[in-house]
Amino acid sequence: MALKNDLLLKALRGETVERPPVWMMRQAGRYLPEFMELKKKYDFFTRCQTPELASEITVQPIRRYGMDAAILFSDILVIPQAMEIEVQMKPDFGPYLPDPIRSRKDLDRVVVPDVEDSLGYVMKAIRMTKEKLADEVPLLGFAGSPWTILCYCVQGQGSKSFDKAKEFCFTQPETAHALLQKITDTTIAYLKAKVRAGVDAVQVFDSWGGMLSPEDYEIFSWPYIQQIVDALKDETYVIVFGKGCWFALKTMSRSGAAALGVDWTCSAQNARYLSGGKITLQGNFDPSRLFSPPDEIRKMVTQMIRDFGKDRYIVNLGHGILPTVPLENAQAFIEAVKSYSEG
Ligand SMILES: Cc1c2[nH]c(c1CCC(=O)O)Cc1[nH]c(c(CCC(=O)O)c1C)Cc1[nH]c(c(CCC(=O)O)c1C)Cc1[nH]c(c(C)c1CCC(=O)O)C2
Repeated sequence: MALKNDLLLKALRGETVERPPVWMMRQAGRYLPEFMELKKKYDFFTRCQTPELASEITVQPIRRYGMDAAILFSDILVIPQAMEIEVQMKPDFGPYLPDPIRSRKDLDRVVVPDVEDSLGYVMKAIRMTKEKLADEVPLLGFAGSPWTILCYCVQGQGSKSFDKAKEFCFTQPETAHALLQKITDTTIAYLKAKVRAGVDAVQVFDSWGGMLSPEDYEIFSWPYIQQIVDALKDETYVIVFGKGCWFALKTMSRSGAAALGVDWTCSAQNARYLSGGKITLQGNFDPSRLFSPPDEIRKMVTQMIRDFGKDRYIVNLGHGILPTVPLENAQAFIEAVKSYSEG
């Protein structure tokens, strides 16, 4: 079935549009009161694993704000969980993995699962969400990059430096690469299953790619993302978002990805320059700027569209929306894009 609003797909194909499409990273969950109600009743993984709940949370922001794309409510950490690494989500703390991977012996217990089996609940949530969306807007699927998933598997929790993850890579590179390959194989199978279940495009979140030097990025992160792009690009559109990875934009632009995400530390002009000027870019509003007054947000968004250009561009934040953003400010961000016109 053709989508009623296919602005996002047009931008991913590089077609000319009246105005750019808009969605917000981490738009599902986090800041909406209707989400908070569900959060009170059900713990995190129950929300992820119950297709009725996951699909409901996915469509909540679309109903409220009418973004041009929905992103499935889930988490990047369902992958290590499916690989039989225990993942807990502790309230007011975040992810906690009690048995992190630190040695070859630890690696041996990590499985490459049958994704339809272990992550079948995600595929169910996708099918249910597609029904609820009734072809209004496209649905995005996602996965973490292998490096970003390794960060959690080795560190065992969130971190400002992911020092233990880096130490593991630099002292036991063979084991690190073997882990990265297991994660990559699982992620490819997972994203292919998501495409079969009905997602219209996928985003790879390399949230911690910017923790690596440009040289180490080429060793521990990029080759595995490239494998994912190679495996998926003929089946769907792939968006690669690397937080803090402006230095890799040139490599990324030659990868076969349909679009590249950028954060606010890279200007539109520099991002266009580094990525060669032809590929669709996505970003890059500083999520903290959603605390500015709505009028200022509207002006900044209009300027951001002028800076990137309305074509080959997807309006987004430069990272996930913050949980305490006022609702009317998020609204101003979306409305500024929807009312954008040239001239
Ligand atoms: C690094 C990362 C994670 N998860 C994700 C990333 C990559 C994007 C990014 O860099 O922000 C991706 C993610 N996580 C979640 C989504 C769902 C869709 C969406 O929100 O748009 C997405 C796309 C739900 C979630 N994932 C999590 C929550 C909050 C916990 C809860 O609701 O109980 C939600 C709604 C928990 C989570 N999950 C993760 C962390 C660090 C945390 C705790 C801090 C936080 O709140 O973000 C890992």
